[in-house]
Amino acid sequence: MVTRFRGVTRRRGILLHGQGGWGECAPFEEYGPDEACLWLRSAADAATSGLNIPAVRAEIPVNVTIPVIDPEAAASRASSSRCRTAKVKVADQNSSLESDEARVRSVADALAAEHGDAARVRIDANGAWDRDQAVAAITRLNQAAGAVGGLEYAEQPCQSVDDLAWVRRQVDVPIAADESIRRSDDPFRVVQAEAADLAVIKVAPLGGVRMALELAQRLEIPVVVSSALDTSIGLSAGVVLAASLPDLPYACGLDTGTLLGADVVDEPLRSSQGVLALDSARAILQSDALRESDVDSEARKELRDSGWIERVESMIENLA
Ligand SMILES: O=C(O)CCC(=O)C1=CC=C[C@@H](O)[C@@H]1C(=O)O
Ligand SMILES: [Mg+2]
Repeated sequence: MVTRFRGVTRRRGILLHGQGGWGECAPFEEYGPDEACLWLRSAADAATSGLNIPAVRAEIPVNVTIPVIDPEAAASRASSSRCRTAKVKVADQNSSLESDEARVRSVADALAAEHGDAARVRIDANGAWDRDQAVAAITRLNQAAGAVGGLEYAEQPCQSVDDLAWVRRQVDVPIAADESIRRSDDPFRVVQAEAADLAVIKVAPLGGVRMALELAQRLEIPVVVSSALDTSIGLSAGVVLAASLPDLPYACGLDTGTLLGADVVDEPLRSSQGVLALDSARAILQSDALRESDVDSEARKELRDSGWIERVESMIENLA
């Protein structure tokens, strides 16, 4: 990673190649086999069946993702992205509410100056707040985003579905559920409890494009497709999903390629004028360029030494 993100400084994973093309499996290091096996299922589905899923749009509007960085750097990242929407990470171990406010204000001011009424700012707290902290923080950050008319939404302010529902009743800002969808035994509880206005869906943690598409159709609330800090291969699967959804009212969180220090393809998936192109994603998934021999031996040795082979074996056992 170029910048520490949600505590993550390094991404590791495996790529599968089959008659369907490329698939990516890179579960976060702390995920156990029961959760990680969904990422393997996702990669295997892409590599075997392929992701030739009918699309209803060719371009996906995306948000720029702003890690916990200083306000000036955040504004410059937002402006140079050309995206009209920014997602600002907040409530990180290393940030205070004051520094979150400064970052949100700086990004909102920069995007409003650049895109006027079309500019949007959303925040993501990764469940770090309790109920009262969430209400207080969302209220202050909503004010800090005054230049764009307040926050577009607040993603996963608290951990539990009950707390999300409670906070949602206290604030005017829409609430998005992320971890309550992708790390839950029952993603429908969010809807039943009226805990969120929209759902963030991610391909790999949900078992692949087809499973995520089915979930999106059954959730009955709007969805945003977001990345799991993937390489261009995982991001491309996200683009295929976003392109296939009947309704896509929000910009997607798929422009995270710039957060990685390196990628696995020569021409990584990057947005242009705030959109990602489905054609580019399909080309990456079908690319011949990437072969085992291109992976340097150092990386392969590290994968072996880090226990990843055993990790994949346990994912396979969980799949069976
Ligand atoms: O949504 C985005 O703009 C980018 C992706 C992103 O923020 C995340 C990707 C993967 C894990 C995360 O902690 C984080 C998220 O919580 O949404
Ligand atoms: Mg999130």
